[in-house]
Amino acid sequence: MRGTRKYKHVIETPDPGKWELAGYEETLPISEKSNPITRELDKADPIQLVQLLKDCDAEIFQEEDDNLVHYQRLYSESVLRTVADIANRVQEVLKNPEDGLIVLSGCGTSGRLAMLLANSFNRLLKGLHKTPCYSYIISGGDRSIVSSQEAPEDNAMMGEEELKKVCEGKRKVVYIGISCGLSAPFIAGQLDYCMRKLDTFLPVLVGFNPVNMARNDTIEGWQFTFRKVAERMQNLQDTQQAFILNPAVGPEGVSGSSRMKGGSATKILLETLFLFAHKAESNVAVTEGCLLEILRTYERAHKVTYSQSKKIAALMKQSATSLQKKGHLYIVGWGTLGVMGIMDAVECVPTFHAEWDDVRSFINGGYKTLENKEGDIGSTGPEFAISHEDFVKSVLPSLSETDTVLFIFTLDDDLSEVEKMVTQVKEKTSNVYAISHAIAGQYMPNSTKKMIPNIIGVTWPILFLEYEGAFIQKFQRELSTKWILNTVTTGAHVLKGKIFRNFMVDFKIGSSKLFQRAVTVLQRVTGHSQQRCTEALLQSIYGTQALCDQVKNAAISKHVEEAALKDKVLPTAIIILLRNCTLQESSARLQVSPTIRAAIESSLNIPGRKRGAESEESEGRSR
Ligand SMILES: C[C@](O)(c1cnc(-c2ccc(S(=O)(=O)c3ccc(N)nc3)s2)c(Cl)c1)C(F)(F)F
Repeated sequence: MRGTRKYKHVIETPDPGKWELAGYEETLPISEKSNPITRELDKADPIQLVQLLKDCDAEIFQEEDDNLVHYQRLYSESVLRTVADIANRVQEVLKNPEDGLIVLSGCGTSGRLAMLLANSFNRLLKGLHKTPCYSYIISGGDRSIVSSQEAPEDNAMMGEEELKKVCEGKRKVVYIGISCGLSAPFIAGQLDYCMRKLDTFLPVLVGFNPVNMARNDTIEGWQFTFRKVAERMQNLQDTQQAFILNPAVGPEGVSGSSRMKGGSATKILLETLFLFAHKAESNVAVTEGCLLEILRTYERAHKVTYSQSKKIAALMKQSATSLQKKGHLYIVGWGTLGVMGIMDAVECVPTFHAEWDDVRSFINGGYKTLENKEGDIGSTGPEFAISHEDFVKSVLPSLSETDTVLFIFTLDDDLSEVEKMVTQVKEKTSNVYAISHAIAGQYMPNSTKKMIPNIIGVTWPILFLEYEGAFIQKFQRELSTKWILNTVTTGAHVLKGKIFRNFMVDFKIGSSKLFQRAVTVLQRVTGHSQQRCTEALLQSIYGTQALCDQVKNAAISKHVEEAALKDKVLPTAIIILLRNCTLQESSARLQVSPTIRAAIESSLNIPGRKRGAESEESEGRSR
């Protein structure tokens, strides 16, 4: 039953699934629940995959439903009011940029988005001949932008040290810590530091769980849990000494994969907030209506993007074919659309345990276009080579028909450059695709159109919103590209058998959160106890059947360190539990199975197997 909707919406979001019901997976935080929409994601074909992930993305814009649990949503009064309150404080810094700073901070995708947002709004300021006053922090430093570094997110003290460095000499700092699950110790350490220096800092926490679902397990070497820090923030919110922006956007299409809805909602929320602050700064009368107008442009972006669903599905299918044949998906992008490409490619490593070059992305101008603080770090290693020149030099020579190349550009980019690269690529592979963005009235030249066989052409209505309007166009294109890439690479890995139901079943256990996720996935898939699941996981991590007390009692950080050296840790533990077999037998079975999912499916139906809640439902299921 749809609740009363306060605003007219651009897109029809699906009727609320069950996740809003109080009892649905009630012990799990929203960010970690399994979304009912994608319960059978692993059985969907490309067209169905696009539809399911589109419906999950649409939940970002869904309003509170009075008939379901009361979670505040993006359009809730409380959220809009908090956005406006924070925007007013940002405005104060914009008025005194000399000793002020707006710093965005995050781990993984949240850190990459922190960089993208800081650069976007510094560019907006420079366009107005004003002093740039945005900066960013990403856990693990700039290398994390182009190469996934999961472990630094667990270090609260490192978070504090990085924040001190960036804010040295600043008197007024708006600190925005982004942690989609309200879980990253790196962010908790920074929030705690801000709350000890409220004369200088205004701490803002951005995430997508209620505070009572913030992570509550102890942080190694630190005194508080994330939830304790979030509760302190909540107490300070009453006197506007801190703010928490945490609308529920619904569980991810792939459980826990916050790079998707969490990343998109972060971009939507913070771009809206900063645009609002800049309008107010330029003394434009800004009201709640203005906030709604900006949010509606993002809803329109969802509708415009997914109007290309058929072509998105075709690109997903082709990408899956390349990956299944041990080929590659190469993304060659221009401008900040190239940044979206780099973000998505990097995320495939921790999310799907992909090789660093399974999905690889390149950007015109390399690190100059990325605008990262540490400049050109291309010499750090092969995965840090991101320019078009790197693509031509190190990829093009060995490009083959097993590979797929996706070009991403706008009709304002240098199309002669695009045509030149397409020509070189077509000598090696016919699997050439493009995502192109145009404004109504702009048309792709025939010369370009004729040479690219598969084009996802996204056309945007002209926005009459004076100077900021150009930025909203850019933001819409970036989000649209993110949605398409997230859908394509997620779908490709589903089709590659990396997902069971809507759980990732083969990810790198690179942080304490991922260790917890692995244990919980084991419980849900096999129905065994937490203790038995932890034991099997440790057997798989340490490669030994018998676990000594030293291993059993070691800190999670030790398990994470050891797991980083191993392959297929989680799948091996799943088979050990489903078949009650040895480590060796489990590894052997995985070796001969065409996919991880197939190995799980065939192990679910063995006679006399212990049944658990989830696995009973999935018994006898086949794709
Ligand atoms: C969806 C699923 O039930 C599931 C996955 N991961 C998890 C978790 C992953 C990580 C954690 S956690 O690091 O302890 C955490 C993370 C965030 C948060 N707010 N609270 C706790 S729980 C859970 Cl609780 C359920 C499944 F099926 F994947 F196991």
